[in-house]
Amino acid sequence: MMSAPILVVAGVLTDGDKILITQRFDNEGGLWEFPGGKVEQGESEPGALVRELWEELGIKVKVGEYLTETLHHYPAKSILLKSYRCELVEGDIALHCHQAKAWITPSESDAYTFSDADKPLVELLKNK
Ligand SMILES: Nc1nc2c([nH]c(=O)n2[C@@H]2O[C@H](COP(=O)(O)OP(=O)(O)OP(=O)(O)O)[C@@H](O)[C@H]2O)c(=O)[nH]1
Repeated sequence: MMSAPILVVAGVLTDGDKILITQRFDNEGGLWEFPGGKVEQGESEPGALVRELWEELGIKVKVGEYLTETLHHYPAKSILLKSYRCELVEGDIALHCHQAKAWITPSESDAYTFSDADKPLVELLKNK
């Protein structure tokens, strides 16, 4: 039986026409994604994003527009990925959990290999 999907939030940190993408370490697949992570019990989705972007990047963010959700089945698990725009409020980005970051316009995203669950979000951002 398929277990319930894991709720994951992704933050699209936006600065003008650029968005921030982050790359997992090679031993975690080396794919590009958006900073974020699992929503913990009792946490709101924006609350989880504020916590995750603080833990992963050392920045304080304001969570803005809800973007989309994608239910994706990986071989070992299913995730429900929900995305929100975020705006930097305070701090300088430091990479605590990723090997690289890039500020790109969505039109440049074809040069990066994203996690499968992120592909619909990336397409949506190209058309926004
Ligand atoms: N953060 C994030 N995770 C994503 C994205 N797309 C995607 O498939 N995932 C998957 O969703 C899951 C989120 O896990 P995570 O490791 O980021 O979350 P977390 O920080 O709460 O994890 P932890 O259990 O290691 O503390 C991972 O399996 C990750 O590969 C994305 O854009 N951002």
